[in-house]
Amino acid sequence: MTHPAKAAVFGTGSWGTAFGMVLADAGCEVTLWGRRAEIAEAVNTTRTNPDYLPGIELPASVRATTDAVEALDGADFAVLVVPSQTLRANLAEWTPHLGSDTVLVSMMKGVELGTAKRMSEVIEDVTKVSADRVAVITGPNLAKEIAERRPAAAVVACQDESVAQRLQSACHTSYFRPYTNTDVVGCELGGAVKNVIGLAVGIADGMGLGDNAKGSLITRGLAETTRLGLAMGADPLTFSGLAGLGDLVATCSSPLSRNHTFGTNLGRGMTLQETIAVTKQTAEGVKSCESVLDLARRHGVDMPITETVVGIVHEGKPPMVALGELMSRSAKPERR
Ligand SMILES: NC(=O)c1ccc[n+]([C@@H]2O[C@H](COP(=O)([O-])OP(=O)(O)OC[C@H]3O[C@@H](n4cnc5c(N)ncnc54)[C@H](O)[C@@H]3O)[C@@H](O)[C@H]2O)c1
Ligand SMILES: O=P(O)(O)OC[C@H](O)CO
Repeated sequence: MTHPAKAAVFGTGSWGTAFGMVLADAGCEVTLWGRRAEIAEAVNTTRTNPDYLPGIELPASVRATTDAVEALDGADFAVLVVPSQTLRANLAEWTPHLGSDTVLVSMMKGVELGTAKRMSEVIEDVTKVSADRVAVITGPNLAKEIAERRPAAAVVACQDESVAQRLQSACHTSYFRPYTNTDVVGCELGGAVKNVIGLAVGIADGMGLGDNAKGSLITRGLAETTRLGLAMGADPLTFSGLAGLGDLVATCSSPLSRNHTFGTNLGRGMTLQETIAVTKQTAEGVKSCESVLDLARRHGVDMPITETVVGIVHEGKPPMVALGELMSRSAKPERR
């Protein structure tokens, strides 16, 4: 690539906007695509996205549009940062305008309801692009901290390591340190399941269960993520890396995490409807807990914490009852 890399970022929410800043700071030409004209207008005229990142000044090289054709014109990377459950429909509209070499990058941390597909699988399904042109970026990356240029590391995963390296260099800045990985399955699962465990830890925090409960949920959550990953062909070491442990720790300890906050509200006694009403941004685990459980059942893997979250969030099970059930499961060795 001789010219500065060109990136089209689809999604002007908190992570799309913050990652657009990272790409611009790394020297890319960035066009954000958003559904809402007023956000594109604010980005272009005031260099801000007041709805999602109030108080943050965007680099001058970040532009925004509502026109996908304009965003994709000459793009080396099409970065996808919309809610996981809308990706398939969105991509169907954008696919005819993709360049023949454009690399598709998923920044989403969900699993599709109904198909139980990971986001890279949805991308391959809809666009018919081969897996070596589909990458994933994940890790402990709370958007607000990154928009404030506070330091973070991340993982850039692609089956084709040279593509991962190209993307790595397109988003490497003084505050954003990406590592490459070829384990796409493990990286995506780490990101999707940590949201479910983040809900569980939030519920426990809301109930006032204490830090031992938090440590236990994080560790056993990682154990069930790893079990699922092994059944799906992931490298178990991925889960002790940034996409696994790193993201779990950030999500389960931060009030900035939407999943953690959603769980905390439920644990404090809000109803599901009340919790949804006060949640302004995407908390992927709320829907993806069901598709993760679906995946677990398809692969014959036991995921008791995920099952508990589904019980509380979607079946109206009182958190105290769910806790009693989780604690009274039959005793077993740690490593099974
Ligand atoms: N925010 C973070 O800190 C963070 C970090 C890493 C990964 N992620 C992941 O990024 C993805 C997006 O999250 P976010 O935080 O940017 O969410 P967000 O709620 O801040 O923004 C979502 C964006 O998608 C748009 N959108 C909603 N429905 C749409 C539709 N039907 N079609 C097209 N666009 C639609 C919204 O208008 C908004 O611009 C999620 O999968 C999330 O897990 C978020
Ligand atoms: O706000 P959350 O819970 O979606 O978490 C954001 C990021 O995924 C943290 O890495």
